[in-house]
Order: sequence, then C-alpha cells, then structure tokens
Amino acid sequence: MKSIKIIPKRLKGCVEIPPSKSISHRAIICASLADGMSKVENIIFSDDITATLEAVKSFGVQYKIDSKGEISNLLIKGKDKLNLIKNEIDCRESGSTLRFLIPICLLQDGEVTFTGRGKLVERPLDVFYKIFREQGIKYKNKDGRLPLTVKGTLKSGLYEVAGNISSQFISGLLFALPLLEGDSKIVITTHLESRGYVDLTLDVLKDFGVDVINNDYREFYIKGGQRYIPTDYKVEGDYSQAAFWLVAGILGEEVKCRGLNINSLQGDRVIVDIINRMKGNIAVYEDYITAKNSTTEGADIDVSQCPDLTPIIATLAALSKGTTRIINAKRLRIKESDRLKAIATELNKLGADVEEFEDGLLIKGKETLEGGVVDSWNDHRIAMALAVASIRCREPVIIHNFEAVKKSYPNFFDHFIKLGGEVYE
Ligand SMILES: O=C(O)C1=C[C@@H](OP(=O)(O)O)[C@@H](O)[C@H](O)C1
Ligand SMILES: C=C(OP(=O)(O)O)C(=O)O
Repeated sequence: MKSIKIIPKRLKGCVEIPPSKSISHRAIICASLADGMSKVENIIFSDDITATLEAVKSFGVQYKIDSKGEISNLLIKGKDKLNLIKNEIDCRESGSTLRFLIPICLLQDGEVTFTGRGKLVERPLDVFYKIFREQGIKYKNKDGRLPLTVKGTLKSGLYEVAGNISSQFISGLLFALPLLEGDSKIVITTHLESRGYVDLTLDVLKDFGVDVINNDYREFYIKGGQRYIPTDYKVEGDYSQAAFWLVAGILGEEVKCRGLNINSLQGDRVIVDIINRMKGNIAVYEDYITAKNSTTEGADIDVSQCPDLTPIIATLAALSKGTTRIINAKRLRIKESDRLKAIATELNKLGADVEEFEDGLLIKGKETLEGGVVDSWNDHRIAMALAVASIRCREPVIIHNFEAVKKSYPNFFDHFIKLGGEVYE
C-alpha cells in the first residue's frame, strides 16, 4: 500500500486537461474496426486505455506510438475482419474495455476468456448474459464473476436492453451490430442513465462512417452491412478530469483548464452548470475555463446522467454553505468501489458531515475540514476527490492507495504539484 501526504495549499495556475478517457476508448475501437490506417491523436496511457489497446491487439490490430512528452499519437492499422491471435483478454479494472469488447469479440466465433482485476471481476454483466441465453451463445463465469469465457457469434435482430444498469452495454452493442449482415434494433426497456456516454458513442461512430438512428433514446436502429472508414481523429479534453481542477479553483485560489471543447457532448460538461448553480465563480471562454476562489452554496443534484462527478461534487458540497442532496446515485455502488460509501466514509474521516442513503448522499457543508488519514478504496476518482478536499483542511491529509489514479490519470499528482500542491510520498 503506497501513501501520499498532502500539506494543505490553495492551488493556483493553468492545467492542460488530459484527453477524455471515454472518447479515447471509442476512437481506438472504431479505428481498430476500420480496414486501413487511422490516426488517433492526443492519447495518454492510463491503465484503462492500455487495457483497450491490449484488447484490440488480441484481434490482430496493430498500432504505432508517437510520443511527445505526456501526450502520444497512435497510428492504428485496423481490420474489418477480426482474427483472434490471443484468446485471453485482461481488461484490468476497465468496465468500458470489458463491456465494449465483449460484443466485438462475438463478431468472430473463436472462444475468448475475459479476465479483470479489483472490483471489475464483480461488476454486473447480466444484460449480456440475458442476450447470450436468448441467442444460444455459450458462456461460463466463476460464480457470476470474471473470468468469463464466451463462444459464439452475435445475431442481428431485436435487442431489449435495460438502460439503468450501465450505458456501456448499449455502447458495446453499438460498436458491433453495424458490422453484422442483418439490421438490428436496440429497445431500451427502462429510463436511460449516463445518456451522454451513448451520445459520445454515436458521435464517434459517425466520425468513422457508421450511422445509427436514435429514436429519442428509446430505440436505436442499426443498419447491417456497414463498414468503419479509416479516419484521423483528435481526442478532446476530459471533463470528468477537469472537474477536479475546477473544484480545486473554487476551493483554492484560481485554476484555468485548457484543452476542453466548450461544445462537448461529454455528459460531465454539466460540472460547469453545477458549479454555477452552487454560486461558484466559474467562467467559460473560447479556449479555457477558469474557476476562482468563491463561497459556494448547497443544492439538490441529480447525478443519474453524470455518475463520475459524484465524488468531486460531494467534496465541493462538504465545503459549501448549507445542505446538498445528491440523488439517483445508486449505480455508484457498482463502479471501481462502492463510491457512495467510499466518499461518505473518507470525507467524514476528514471532518465532513456526509450521510449516506441507499441512492444518494445528504451533505451539510462546513467552512473547513480537519484533515487526517484517508484511503482511496483503490478508486481513482475517490483518490482525486480527497486530494482536492485537502485544499480546505486545517491539517495535512494522508491518502493510502493513492496510486489508484493510474486507472485514468497517471500524472494527476504531477499536475497537482504544478498548481502549487505540496505532496510527499
Ligand atoms: O461509456 C463510458 O465511457 C462510461 C460510462 C459510464 O458508466 P455507466 O454507463 O455504467 O454509468 C461511466 O461511469 C464510465 O466512467 C465511462
Ligand atoms: C467507472 C469508470 O470507468 P469504467 O466504467 O470504464 O471502469 C470511471 O472512469 O469512473
């Protein structure tokens, strides 16, 4: 277990936001399924993106890396016919890699085993198991957990899919179904949560020449016999990661975030509206967003469309005036940690007043927090939220298992230091 000690400091400065992890997955997968050479620019090798790159290599996809400092560009030689060269895929802790690659792997009939690490082994796959049973696809898991071995091929036709467990199941099907000969339709049988991620999938599919008709997020019509077209694609900045720095600017001195698309489809772009609603001092310009020290106020926040923002919103709420209710957050319990329990437990260790409910949090804000020893629960977003909380602590903060940040943002603490943070390993 590795720990980091943070001396409370008000952060100030400018940060180049790393590329969107969600869009990076999508661009790599679409380039891999396009027969020819595609360029995917602005990539960082987080654990999750490495998992997806390793996964597509298992199907004969090749790529070259051109690195410039923290950022890399990929030249990907994709194939419209997958040939299995490695029948075991280690998804590490990446739910996106697992849920996106399973349908893609079922475009060929070789047997494949998916493995995972940490909490990924128990994150739900029931939506796919229902499809496997309906289509006669053989599958075997270990008491409902990974490893999962599958054998068979996806059929075109009607798919009835729940939209309130994970949008990733829908995205995974949207990558694979256009390549089948026949047409398909996905009917969403519940309210669709994390809808912005489906928007990202449809948008990147379109950029790579694949069209899907979206009937108000209730039905998706997928024409069969489509082909991905090799494309040059540049990944934009990640709003889920920018959220940590925007809150750091509100709690600290001032932070300017560069590299974001102010018209992004990313669902977590809503962090700007949330900070505004909480009376934070935030301003959006053509090529940067800046957040300045300000006194924020509690609000009622529905996170059903932006689950990944919950840890950092809870941190801001814990240091705002009044009460914040975070609602429709039950799905946070099936991420890299039980994020509701994790952020409530750890913020309270720092002296916050967070009450946990089955599907949300009730947070009574304070001027400052005490500080103390906390743990990341091996969850990158918990680690990063706690690091930001340190800004308004009276005493140092020690975070155990801080290296969890590698999952999505390996140089998070380099940026933290660049903004004036004082950390000791
Ligand atoms: O499709 C994606 O890129 C993601 C979808 C979201 O999951 P859910 O759809 O399960 O909420 C989100 O939590 C995850 O970080 C990335
Ligand atoms: C839940 C996350 O990612 P994934 O579902 O891909 O593991 C995340 O990045 O917070």
